[in-house]
Amino acid sequence: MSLRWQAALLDPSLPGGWVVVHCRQQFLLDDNGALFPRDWLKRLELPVLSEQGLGHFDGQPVFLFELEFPADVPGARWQGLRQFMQGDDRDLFQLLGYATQIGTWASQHRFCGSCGSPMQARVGERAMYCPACGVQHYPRLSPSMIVLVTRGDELLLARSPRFAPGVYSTLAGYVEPGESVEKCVAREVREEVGVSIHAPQYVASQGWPFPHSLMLGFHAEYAGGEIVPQPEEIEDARWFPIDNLPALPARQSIARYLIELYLARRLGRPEPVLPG
Ligand SMILES: NC(=O)C1=CN([C@@H]2O[C@H](COP(=O)(O)OP(=O)(O)OC[C@H]3O[C@@H](n4cnc5c(N)ncnc54)[C@H](O)[C@@H]3O)[C@@H](O)[C@H]2O)C=CC1
Ligand SMILES: [Mg+2]
Ligand SMILES: [Zn+2]
Repeated sequence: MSLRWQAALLDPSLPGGWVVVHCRQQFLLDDNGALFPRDWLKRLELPVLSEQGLGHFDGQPVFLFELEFPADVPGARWQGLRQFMQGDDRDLFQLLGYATQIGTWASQHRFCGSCGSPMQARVGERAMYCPACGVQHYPRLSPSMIVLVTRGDELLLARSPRFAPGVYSTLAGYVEPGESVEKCVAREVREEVGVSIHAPQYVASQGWPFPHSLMLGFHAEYAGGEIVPQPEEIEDARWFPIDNLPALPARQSIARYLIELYLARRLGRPEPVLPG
């Protein structure tokens, strides 16, 4: 858990504090970082769709400007959330991941999906409310499972066409309505690589802001079947021996954690710590 970053409800009508500026999974950045003095940035009249109070970073209040388009600000540039993830400052990534999810949700709920009226931010709660018909929306979270499938000293890892060249990862997928997470694990493994597994064991979870997933991490032992990669979704999938693994996902990801944890237990090494 981050000690420097704490989410909180802050009233955007209060002056002062810091602001992060988000648009389409990118943040404004200058030589001082991604936090800007809020009152100064307000004077630039940016195309702000929504302003939200996010919480405290190093004890200071932090707000969010969610922009309609990535406007030019003199002396500043835009940087993607993934690059912040790969940077050194994990607490900042936690703040920006939260800001991404709140900003995306706020900008996508400006109008009521039931009656089309403008929505209002609720006071005292992180929610958007339709005064015309009473519909209320909370920040969107999509439960997703992620699973490391193993067969003794072998790990089943797969590549999506979206991955960086050479990188293989654990299998992941969104939970469907009416489905338990355990059922989802078995279904996704069957769909994506065609193999069956024994009962999956829950390991750990991670909030994942690409775009709004709650990753529920599992380990499962292989039960049967040959690998058949799902067309379009899975470019390649293989059994990798633990002493000959391919390039792995980012250190901050639960995918990497599930792999490192299995290796640590199998090889009697110290267990890794899940970031976030
Ligand atoms: N933190 C980590 O270590 C990792 C996180 N992930 C995350 O897991 C999530 C699911 O992984 P995928 O293999 O992409 O899922 P997936 O295997 O279910 O396939 C993605 C497709 O599912 C559909 N879909 C169903 N429900 C959806 C929803 N609520 N939101 C968006 N699309 C939905 C879309 O057509 C989408 O293209 C993604 O958010 C991904 O970023 C994936 C791998 C590693
Ligand atoms: Mg998938
Ligand atoms: Zn409405």
